[in-house]
Parts: sequence; structure tokens; C-alpha cells
Amino acid sequence: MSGRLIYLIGPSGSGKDSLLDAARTRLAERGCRIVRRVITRSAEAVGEAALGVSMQQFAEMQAQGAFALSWQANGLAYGIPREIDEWLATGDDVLVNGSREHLPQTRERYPDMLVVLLTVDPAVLRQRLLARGRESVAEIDQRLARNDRFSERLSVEHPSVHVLDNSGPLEHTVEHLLACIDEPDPCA
Ligand SMILES: Nc1ncnc2c1ncn2[C@@H]1O[C@H](COP(=O)(O)OP(=O)(O)O)[C@@H](O)[C@H]1O
Ligand SMILES: O=P(O)(O)OC[C@H]1O[C@H](OP(=O)(O)OP(=O)(O)O)[C@H](O)[C@@H]1O
Repeated sequence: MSGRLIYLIGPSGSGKDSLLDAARTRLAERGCRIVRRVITRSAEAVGEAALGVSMQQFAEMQAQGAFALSWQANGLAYGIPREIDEWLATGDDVLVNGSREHLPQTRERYPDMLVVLLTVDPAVLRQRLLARGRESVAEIDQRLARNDRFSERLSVEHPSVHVLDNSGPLEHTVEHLLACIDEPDPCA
């Protein structure tokens, strides 16, 4: 028996962390685990249930084969612990806060994964990033500029991606995510 990888992607500030937090209990009820990422971000700025490490620690972990997936973006390195493969093997679903850029490599390793793309009205996105206050204005602008690389073309190049709009209340997005996981076809 094997579980399914659910790969949640979307622009910085689209609400991935918020959605995972809000849906955590109900995901657990469905046998879906949320993996804790390893990030080279200072602990006080992690802003999510992630493990903050130095670049050197990250490199050591990577050399030891600690990660099932890893990528670099926004000046940071991200690792997804290898234990997700054990969880999947024992039948649990695993939800990963992923990277749009790394989607092709992730699909190679997990061809049957469910990809959920979180979107938000661009006018709202910048406001949410500013209100979050985790990055400087320059860093926010860099993150917004990064979106130009993906925007429209992601769901065209990957038609099996399920698009989830988070421009409205978070509770609605939670319901849509759970519906998508329970029954992927209607949310295509
Ligand atoms: N549906 C929503 N309505 C209003 N604010 C939201 C909503 N979803 C997320 N936010 C806020 O937007 C900001 C960015 O959300 P976050 O979860 O950190 O995004 P991401 O993990 O995708 O970068 C946070 O301050 C969060 O509280
Ligand atoms: O290739 P991309 O789709 O642009 O993604 C790059 C990285 O940015 C996000 O992480 P992070 O948690 O640092 O940013 P966020 O919380 O601002 O989304 C996302 O989860 C990826 O790890």
C-alpha cells in the first residue's frame, strides 16, 4: 500500500503556510501528514513549523542523503526530509509545501502526485506580503518579480495541476483543498 504525495505550490504570500496550519487537524483525520521542511532561514524568521539550519548544516544533511527533495530559491535552501518515503510506503498521504520551479524534478520522483497551485489576486498579494512583514520591501519585490516566470504558463504546461484560489476567506480555501484531496477531479 502506498500513499500519495500532495505538492502544494504557489507564489510567496499566496497562503501556503496559512492553509497548511488551518487544515492541519482535518488533514490528520484523513491520514495526511504535513512534512516539516528544513530551511536555511534564521529561526526567528522561519514563520512556519520548519527546522532552521545554517548553510553548512544543510550541506552536511544533503551529503548524508537526508532529503527526498531539495531546492534553492529566494537565497535560501529547502529540504524535504527523506522520511516522507517511509510515510508514503506505509500508506500515509504526505503534503509538501513545494516549489513551482522544482515541479518537474518532483514529478520525476513522484509521478502520481497531486499538484495543487494556490493563487491569489495580484493586487491582494503584495498587500499580504507587506502585512506579513517577514521580508524587506526589496525582498518582497524580488519575490513578486519571480512570479513572472511562472504565472500563466504553469497550468498550461502542467494541465493536471489543480488551481485553488485563496483570494477570499481562508476557511473557504480549506474546504476547497479538502474537497480536492478527497475527490481531485471536480477541482480540476
Ligand atoms: N485567505 C486569506 N485571507 C487573508 N489573509 C491571508 C489569507 N491567506 C493567507 N493570508 C495572510 O497572507 C500572508 C501570507 O500568507 P502565508 O501563509 O505566509 O503565505 P505563503 O506561505 O504562501 O508565503 C500571511 O500574513 C497570512 O496571514
Ligand atoms: O519556486 P517557487 O514556487 O517560487 O518557490 C520557492 C520557494 O518559496 C517558497 O518558500 P518560502 O516558504 O520561503 O516562501 P513563502 O513562505 O514566502 O512562500 C516555496 O515554498 C519554495 O520553497
